[in-house]
Amino acid sequence: MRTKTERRRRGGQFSLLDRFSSLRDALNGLGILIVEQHNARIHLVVAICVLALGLLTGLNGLEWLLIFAAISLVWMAEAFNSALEYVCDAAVPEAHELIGKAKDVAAAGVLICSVFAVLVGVWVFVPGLLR
Ligand SMILES: Nc1ncnc2c1ncn2[C@@H]1O[C@H](COP(=O)(O)OP(=O)(O)OP(=O)(O)O)[C@@H](O)[C@H]1O
Repeated sequence: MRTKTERRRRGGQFSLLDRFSSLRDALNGLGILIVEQHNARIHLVVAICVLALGLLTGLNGLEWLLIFAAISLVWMAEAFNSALEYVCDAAVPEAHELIGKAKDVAAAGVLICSVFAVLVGVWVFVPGLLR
């Protein structure tokens, strides 16, 4: 059976079934992230706690927007970081200086987003500190 990418390359037509299959693939990726990546599990617990705190304290629209933006950014960075790790390990299983650099730079992306998320958390939940 051909993959969606192969069908598209051969000029295959738009298919609603393929689009649903893409959604299933993305949800499968989310599952892999949570099951296999320990950092993602920490992000999940923190996100649940932050959302619960937001519900308890009654945030306004802007505060919710910032919280969701921060959570989404961290998850996006973690997803790309993990995807890059899988590709690196598949392409170059042995130790290589550039693979080490690639993984460290991708991890830096997660760190940058996490620092932003912490700042948002402080701005939203500790009003006296940053505003
Ligand atoms: N193939 C490799 N060649 C050279 N260095 C590597 C290689 N794989 C990993 N490293 C180095 O080891 C570090 C840890 O990588 P590893 O893949 O073991 O953990 P990780 O999955 O990045 O950790 P985390 O779960 O914290 O994201 C990397 O940041 C990189 O510096």
